[in-house]
Amino acid sequence: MAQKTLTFVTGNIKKLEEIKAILGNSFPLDVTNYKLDLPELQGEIDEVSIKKCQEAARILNKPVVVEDTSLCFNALKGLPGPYIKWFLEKLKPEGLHKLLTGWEDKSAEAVCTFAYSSGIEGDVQLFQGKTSGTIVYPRGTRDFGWDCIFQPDGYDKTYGELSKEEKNKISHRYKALDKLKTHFIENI
Ligand SMILES: O=c1nc[nH]c2c1ncn2[C@H]1C[C@H](O)[C@@H](COP(=O)(O)OP(=O)(O)OP(=O)(O)O)O1
Ligand SMILES: [Mg+2]
Repeated sequence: MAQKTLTFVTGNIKKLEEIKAILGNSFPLDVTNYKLDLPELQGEIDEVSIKKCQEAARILNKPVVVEDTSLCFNALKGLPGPYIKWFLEKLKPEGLHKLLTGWEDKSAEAVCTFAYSSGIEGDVQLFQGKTSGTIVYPRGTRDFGWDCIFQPDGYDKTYGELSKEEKNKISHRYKALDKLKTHFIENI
């Protein structure tokens, strides 16, 4: 049976702001949030998201959505990937840019994965969005993660230089949310 309220579990206020801005009034369910910094097990992107969602569903004991964001450097075979949070915390945007000094290939992919659990144990569905870009020396606002070093393909501005409206039209998060939205519109 469809649920009337969907609970997004995240410890990141900037993510939540974007999720709310992107969904706007066009989402068929009420969206609430629960602030919790969930433990994240190591693994490939899908695996990390599935485990994170199962943990959230277990703790809250109801239908939940979590989101996990990866930044994958192609020259580094997809690393830092789901570990970007810790790399960013230690190296800062400058250090992340510097990581690619030895490589000509500066291309990267921003990957956003929403994971939904109906609350039934083990049941998780994934909705993923990817945006390709280039890692550049930091430019623009630093108010959200690695926005200042990610320049999406086809643009001469980083996510940090684009307006929120512009970022939210092309971002990894927008693309993933679009799939999640379609799923709930079709299955409500
Ligand atoms: O659009 C974005 N633009 C720039 N930076 C971003 C974006 N989205 C996430 N980020 C940062 C936050 C964190 O440093 C890492 C993802 O880690 P991630 O585990 O998904 O986020 P989190 O721990 O802050 O929140 P949560 O409680 O939902 O797990 O990349
Ligand atoms: Mg996290």
